[in-house]
Amino acid sequence: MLTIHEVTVGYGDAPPVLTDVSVTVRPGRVLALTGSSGAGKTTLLNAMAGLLRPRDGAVTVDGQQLRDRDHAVDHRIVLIPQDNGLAPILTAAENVQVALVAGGVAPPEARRQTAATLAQLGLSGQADQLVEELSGGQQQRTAIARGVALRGGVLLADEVTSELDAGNRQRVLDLLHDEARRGAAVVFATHDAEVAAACAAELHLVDGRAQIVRG
Ligand SMILES: Nc1ncnc2c1ncn2[C@@H]1O[C@H](COP(=O)(O)OP(=O)(O)OP(=O)(O)O)[C@@H](O)[C@H]1O
Repeated sequence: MLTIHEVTVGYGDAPPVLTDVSVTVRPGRVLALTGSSGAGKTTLLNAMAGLLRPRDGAVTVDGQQLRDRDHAVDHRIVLIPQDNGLAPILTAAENVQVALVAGGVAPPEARRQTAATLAQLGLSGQADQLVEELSGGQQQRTAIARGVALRGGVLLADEVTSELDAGNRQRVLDLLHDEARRGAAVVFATHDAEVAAACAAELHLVDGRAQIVRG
């Protein structure tokens, strides 16, 4: 379980992006994180992922205060970043496999899981293509495949449907809900009100504050 308690976050000496945010991210649930461009969705996800240390308040995972990204990885907090974070000169399959093997999965099992997850995202035909040769939407789905294959306890997805057509968007939303049913706590940043409405809970960011809309 990931708990955000009275967190204030910002960059350098600038005024904080978000002040006094409190929310609990529960296993088995998808929390939509909404707000206009620049409202602070990525900033809050980065704090949840251990990439950004709060100025005040605490991010707690399984009862321990989150120290940094390595600590978050140890606690199985997976981030699918907005810019996808893939290695462009590896293939789609290699990107997923390398992450699995780094996480301790044996190579034959990593190959099997990679093929299965790429298939779930409609990417079997692109498995052996270099990421830099994939379309924006295919790259986005590869990043989602990598995040989902890692089977985190917490899955943080940053605007991961922005480049997808309606069919693929629905496929990804179904997968995120499957992850929650598996027991993961899922946080999904989105601009899309329709997508947010399909989530059990919603945290809306506006004017540097967070409001719980549902859940
Ligand atoms: N690395 C950074 N250094 C300084 N300021 C930053 C940095 N990253 C983001 N910001 C600022 O923090 C604020 C929130 O940005 P953030 O990316 O969290 O918003 P967002 O809600 O994710 O936006 P979008 O929907 O456009 O991705 C913005 O004013 C932005 O300029």
